[in-house]
Amino acid sequence: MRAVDTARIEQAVWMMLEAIGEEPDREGLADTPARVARMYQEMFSGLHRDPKEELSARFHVEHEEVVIVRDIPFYSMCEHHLLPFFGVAHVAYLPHHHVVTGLSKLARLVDTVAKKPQVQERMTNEIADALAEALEAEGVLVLVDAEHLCMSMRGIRKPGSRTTTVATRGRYAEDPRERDEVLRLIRLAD
Ligand SMILES: Nc1nc2c(ncn2[C@@H]2O[C@H](COP(=O)(O)OP(=O)(O)OP(=O)(O)O)[C@@H](O)[C@H]2O)c(=O)[nH]1
Ligand SMILES: [Zn+2]
Repeated sequence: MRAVDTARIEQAVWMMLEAIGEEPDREGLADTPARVARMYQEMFSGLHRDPKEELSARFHVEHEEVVIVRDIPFYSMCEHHLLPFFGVAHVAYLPHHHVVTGLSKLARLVDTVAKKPQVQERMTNEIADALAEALEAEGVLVLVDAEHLCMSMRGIRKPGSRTTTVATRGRYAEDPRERDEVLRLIRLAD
């Protein structure tokens, strides 16, 4: 895994502060470039990682039906403005030959795809692809519901607007009735 170049982030943040007319050396800002570099290290830790590796825990359970983990909170960064978008992901899969993964691994998968410059559609699809490939799941449905700060705090300024994206694979892509049943189960929480 390639590490984030913290020294260059520090330089860049210092220059950005100067460029907006600030005094980067004043007391309150003196540690900001290093702080932002540490923060970016954490926020972009999913870059250059294979999301499928989060699903390494695989085991057999006598279970024939869908597994759904709802309301997995996430924070990501929109790649257009480098502002956060955040919300919840709902992840559903239909195991193949009783092969399941640990429940926490689904949340780890969401975190990994969220922690890099992203757009919501790609994030949704990357979660679905990882499940379809690593578990060879019979069906996958991922629903992501998020607010984008680039739409709330600037530009069009529509706080509270939410974006929903769905990705389906396998049986949930092929059979609308099966897909609707999973969507119904996901919405039980609402
Ligand atoms: N499809 C999609 N668009 C996104 C996402 N995050 C941000 N955007 C949009 O990316 C677009 C970038 O448009 P541009 O016209 O290049 O940028 P801009 O001038 O800052 O646009 P405004 O936000 O409309 O002010 C905007 O419409 C954003 O709302 C995302 O996850 N998915
Ligand atoms: Zn944006």
